[in-house]
Amino acid sequence: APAAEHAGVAGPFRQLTELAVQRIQLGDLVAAAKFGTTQPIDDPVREKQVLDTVAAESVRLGMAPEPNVRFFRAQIEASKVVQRGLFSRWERDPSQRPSRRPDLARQVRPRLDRLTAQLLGELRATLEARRPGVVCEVRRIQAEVTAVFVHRLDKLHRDAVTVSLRPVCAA
Ligand SMILES: O=C(O)C(=O)C[C@]1(C(=O)O)C=C[C@@H](O)C=C1
Repeated sequence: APAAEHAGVAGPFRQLTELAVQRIQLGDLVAAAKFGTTQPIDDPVREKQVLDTVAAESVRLGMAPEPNVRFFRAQIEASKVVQRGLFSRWERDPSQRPSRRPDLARQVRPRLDRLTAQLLGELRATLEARRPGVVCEVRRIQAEVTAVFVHRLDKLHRDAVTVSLRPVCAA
């Protein structure tokens, strides 16, 4: 959508929102990796690892770590919304269960780690636009509505996007 970008129609949070949606969609793979195993949805050790990396990388990039850690807490919460929703969907309807179980550590978490780096870059690129205020909030909602439409997200994933974008205007 370079044309839309040039016209400024997509708004400043198009890429940030796109990455948040990609992270939410990886939640489907995380759920598929865990479903039917003893691996719980909540993994506090991994969460701490993710958030410690975010804090350290933020400092390295010259950004205040706290707002970025808060942003990633929301990304993690959004992933859990998806995982819990899919677990209950799959418990109710076995025909929807995933046919393959991806390897969490080898296949899924490395992709989450790449997204962490990309998201941090986008948080940095949007620092000015994310200054709290009504202008930011309107743009955030605009980006959310656009992403829901573009990706044809179902109710579960729409709810997750809402959770993930809540702390956008807090730079
Ligand atoms: O890596 C996992 O096990 C995930 O479920 C992903 C994730 C995350 O969003 O980073 C979400 C919930 C867990 O508590 C830990 C991390």
